[in-house]
Amino acid sequence: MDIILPAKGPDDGSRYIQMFIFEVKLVRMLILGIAGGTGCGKTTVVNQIVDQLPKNEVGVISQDSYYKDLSHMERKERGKVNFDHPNSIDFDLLISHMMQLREGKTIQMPVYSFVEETRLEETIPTPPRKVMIVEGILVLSNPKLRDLFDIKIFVHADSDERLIRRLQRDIRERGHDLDKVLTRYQTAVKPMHEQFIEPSKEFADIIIPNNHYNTVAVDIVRTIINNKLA
Ligand SMILES: Nc1ncnc2c1ncn2[C@@H]1O[C@H](COP(=O)(O)OP(=O)(O)O)[C@@H](O)[C@H]1O
Ligand SMILES: Nc1ccn([C@@H]2O[C@H](COP(=O)(O)O)[C@@H](O)[C@H]2O)c(=O)n1
Repeated sequence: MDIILPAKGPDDGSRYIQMFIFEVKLVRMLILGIAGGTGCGKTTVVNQIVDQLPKNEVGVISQDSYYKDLSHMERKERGKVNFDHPNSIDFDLLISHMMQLREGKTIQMPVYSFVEETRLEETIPTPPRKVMIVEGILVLSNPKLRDLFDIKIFVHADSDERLIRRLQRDIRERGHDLDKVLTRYQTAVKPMHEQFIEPSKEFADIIIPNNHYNTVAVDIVRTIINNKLA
């Protein structure tokens, strides 16, 4: 259908703007957003949820994959970036990818290297699934992204517990040393957590306490997903 609106231009009162409205068909999809501070156990909870579900029915998108590409910067300069501030994430791309998935399209998900601290050249073709899980520290802090979620979950673990887990993980898996993890924690991770992540908890429908492994909460979320898949 065409809609023709008269334009209010200073130079030409008789001009017309033509707007074409296309119908976009959205696939039926359940989208879960899972947030929480670094080291609270988001990735672990998601893996536990997904583990016992049919592989081709559930897809996972990590906010970490959408760190902005910093390949134009020197390696040393990248290390100074505040990776806990929302500006470090390419939310426009993440939101656009979620919309494309809802339209039934396959996206090219970026690949991020924590060791190189930038995006790699390769991408991963990621098809839409009946259930999509989006996880990351800031996924409930962005209003546009948050609006796409049918269920919003916040995983909570105390800050001392999260720091211990993060230290162990970053040294083991992300190529960081003790000094780097602690400096980053004091200068970026803790202040950004207080400013952006903890306040986003108020948008959650479900809060999962995760100081200890919480199999009951994982079972509940899995049941919700299974109902959708039935
Ligand atoms: N409930 C838990 N109790 C103890 N260790 C945990 C728990 N959940 C996760 N971990 C460990 O803590 C580290 C960080 O967990 P991860 O799932 O990567 O957190 P996040 O994705 O929130 O940063 C990992 O080494 C993981 O094995
Ligand atoms: N190059 C980078 C990029 C990010 N980080 C840290 O990752 C944290 C988020 O990931 P989680 O899996 O822990 O949720 C975030 O707190 C960043 O500081 C990094 O260390 N290096």
